[in-house]
Amino acid sequence: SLPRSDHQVVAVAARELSRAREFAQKHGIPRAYGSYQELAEDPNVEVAYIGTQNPQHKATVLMCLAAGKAVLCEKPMGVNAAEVREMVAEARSRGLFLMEGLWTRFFPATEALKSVLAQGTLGDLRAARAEMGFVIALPRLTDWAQAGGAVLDLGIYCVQFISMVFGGQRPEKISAVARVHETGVDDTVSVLLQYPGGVQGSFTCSISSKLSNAASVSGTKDRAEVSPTWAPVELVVNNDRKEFPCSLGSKEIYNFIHSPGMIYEAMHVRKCLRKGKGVEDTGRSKPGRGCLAARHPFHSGSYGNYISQDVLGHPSAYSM
Ligand SMILES: NC(=O)C1=CN([C@@H]2O[C@H](COP(=O)(O)OP(=O)(O)OC[C@H]3O[C@@H](n4cnc5c(N)ncnc54)[C@H](OP(=O)(O)O)[C@@H]3O)[C@@H](O)[C@H]2O)C=CC1
Ligand SMILES: O=C1OC[C@@H](O)[C@H](O)[C@H]1O
Repeated sequence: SLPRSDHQVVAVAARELSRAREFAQKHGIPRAYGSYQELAEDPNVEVAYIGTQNPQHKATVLMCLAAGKAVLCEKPMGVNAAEVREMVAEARSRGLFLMEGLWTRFFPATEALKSVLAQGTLGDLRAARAEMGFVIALPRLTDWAQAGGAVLDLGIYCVQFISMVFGGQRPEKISAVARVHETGVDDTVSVLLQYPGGVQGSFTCSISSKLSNAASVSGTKDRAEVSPTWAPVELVVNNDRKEFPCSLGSKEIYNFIHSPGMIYEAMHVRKCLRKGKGVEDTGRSKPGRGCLAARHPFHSGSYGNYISQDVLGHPSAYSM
C-alpha cells in the first residue's frame, strides 16, 4: 500500500519453508525462508516486523537485534515486564531501533485526538474510559501457554489510550476485578487507575463478550471519543463527528478489521529511522540511532503485577 521507494517487503519467514513460499508467492515477496534466523541474517532486510505469537516475541526480537536489524514487534512486545526490559536493554546496547507495534498510536484519528487535547478543548481532564471486547474464537487467546487472556491481547489497547491521554503519567493506584476463564487466563477484566489530582482512568476488556469498543476522555469543558478503540476511524468531540476512513483502497481481505491501518506504524518506523535519532523513551531524545520502546505503564511491571495479583490471585507466569 505504500510507495515502493519508501517501503518494500523483501522477505518472509516461517517455521515451514512451504508456508513462507506460499505467502511470498501470494504477496509478490522476493525471498522466503524456512526459519526466522535466515531472515534475520538477510542483508537486504533493514527492519524486521515480528508477528509471531506472544511467547515467541522476545526470542525473535533478540535474534533480529543480534543480526543488527531495526525491529518492529507486534503487541504485546513482551509477556511481562522482565521480557520488555531485556529487549529494550539489548536494543540500547546495540544502538538499534526497537518499537512495539501499538499501531493505534499512528492512526489519523489518534493524531486528531492528540491535537484536540493539545488545544485544551476539553478543559481540565477528569476521566478516561476505554473498552475492548468481543467474542473471539482464537485458540491462542484462551491458551495460557500462548500467553492468552484479555489483558495482554486487548487490555493493552485500553491502557495505551489512557496512558496517552494522561501524558504517560504513572497512576498512583490500580485495582482490578476479573472473570477467569476455565483455562486460567483472564477472560473479562475491569481495571481502575487512579492518577494524581483525583484524575481517573478505567477500562474493561473481554474475550467473551461484546463491549462498546470505544475510548473516551472527559474534561471540565467537553468530551472526546474515538472508535474502535484499537483501530480508530472516527473521532467525536461534543456532537462534532469526524471520519478517518482507512480502507485506503486496499482490495486485500484481512483477518482483522482496519488492517490497512498497519501502514501508519510502518510510516512512523521509517520516519524514526530516517531521523536517525532515538525517540523519547523517558522524555529525552538521543542523537544517533537509538531505540524506542513504546513505553507505557503496562509493561512497567507494577501495573501488570497489580492486575494479575488482583485478577488471578497470584502473579501469573505472564504477568506484565
Ligand atoms: N496489531 C493488530 O491489530 C494485531 C496484532 N496481533 C498480534 O500479532 C501476533 C500474532 O497474532 P496472530 O497472527 O493472530 O497469531 P497466529 O496464531 O496466527 O500465529 C502467528 C504466527 O506465529 C508463528 N509461530 C511461531 N511459533 C509458534 C508456535 N510455537 N505456535 C504457533 N505459532 C507460532 C506462526 O508462524 P509460522 O508457523 O508460519 O512460523 C504463526 O503463523 C500476536 O502477538 C498478536 O497480539 C494479532 C492480531 C491483530
Ligand atoms: O491486536 C488485536 O486486535 C484485534 C483482535 O481481534 C486481536 O485478537 C488482537 O490481537
